Amino acid sequence: MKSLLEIRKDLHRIPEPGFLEFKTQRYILDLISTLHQKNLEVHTWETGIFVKVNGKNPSKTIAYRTDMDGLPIAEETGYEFSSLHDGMMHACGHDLHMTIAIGLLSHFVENPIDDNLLFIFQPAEEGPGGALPMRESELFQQLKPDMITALHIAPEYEVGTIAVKEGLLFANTSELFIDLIGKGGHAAYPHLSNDMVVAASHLVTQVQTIVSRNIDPLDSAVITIGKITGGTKQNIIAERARLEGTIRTLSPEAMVKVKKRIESLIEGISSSFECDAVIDYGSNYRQVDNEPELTREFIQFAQQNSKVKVIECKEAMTGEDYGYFLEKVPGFMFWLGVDTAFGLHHSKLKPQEGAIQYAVDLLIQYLTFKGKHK
Ligand SMILES: CC(=O)N[C@@H](CCC[C@H](N)C(=O)O)C(=O)O
Repeated sequence: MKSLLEIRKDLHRIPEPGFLEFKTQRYILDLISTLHQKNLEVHTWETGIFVKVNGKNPSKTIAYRTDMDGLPIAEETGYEFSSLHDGMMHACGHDLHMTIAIGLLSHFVENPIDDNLLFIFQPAEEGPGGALPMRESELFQQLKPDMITALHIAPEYEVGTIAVKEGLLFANTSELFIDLIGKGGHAAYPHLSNDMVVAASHLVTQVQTIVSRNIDPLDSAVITIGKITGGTKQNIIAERARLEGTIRTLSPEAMVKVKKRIESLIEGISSSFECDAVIDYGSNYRQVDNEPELTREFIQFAQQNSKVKVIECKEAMTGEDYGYFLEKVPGFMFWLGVDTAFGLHHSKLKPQEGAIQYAVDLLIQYLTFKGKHK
């Protein structure tokens, strides 16, 4: 098999949108076909893959999950192995997550442990969300793991550092799409039109008051409008405008409240600007809730390793549909330090590649420990 660094480069070149990870799936299946097949069961699910490594004397199944999709970002890293797909980039580390899974898989195929291992290559983490339908699939019910682990790269920590906490790690999320529909017309006759650029501008500003005025300051929420589109030409009054964003909350209750407030602000805009409004919440992710006992055991395990710096971190407003796996299967997620100046979802994100082998080594030790019968 190629080296893990080469595999990461190959995967980095072919970022694909959620549920369109055809090349990525093919690439991983081809790699898997070069491994010893004796202990392996391979199943495809949509553009994802389940790979089971049968244990020597199994009493349980331990899963490791990786996401697979890229983001619609035009890459600016300057890598010689930059994305070959225009306007798409692995800017959230899924190329590293997959490479780490492949490193673990190739190790455990040669060195099976007592228990079964299940590698879950999950599509569409960035949206619309592959974890929930994958978890609900018949295949998952058959292969159902007894515990699950996953990691996410963290630009802010050095290589050699992991960050984790018991309980809530990542927020509840909901996508947000709002269409405003008014009446277009000539730029010189505003009184004969309902201008949706002006209505959208008011709405963006009003939405900013929800976090500061409606959410308990000791709870937390984020509302980000990441994209606005509207109108057709500089001298035509815009008939339509569209806002696209995301809502993040630490508690499910705050999510309900934010949505209620957005809906009443939209009603106000609709009545004051005499326009129609359509709201769509797209995909919603459940919070990532780390199971306390397993997380504490993992922290203690990692702390015994002199090569690992363990930070007990705070929760983050990032979202992860991995939360849906954790809803049904006990387990945890942790941050893996990759020490890079640009953050997640940035066109210049350049994770330190040394983190790959570091994570593989740590997880080999941990999974061997968890899957060994005492
Ligand atoms: C780790 C990470 O960055 N995850 C994404 C998940 C996206 C959820 C959904 N598409 C949304 O935008 O609400 C994140 O943006 O946190």
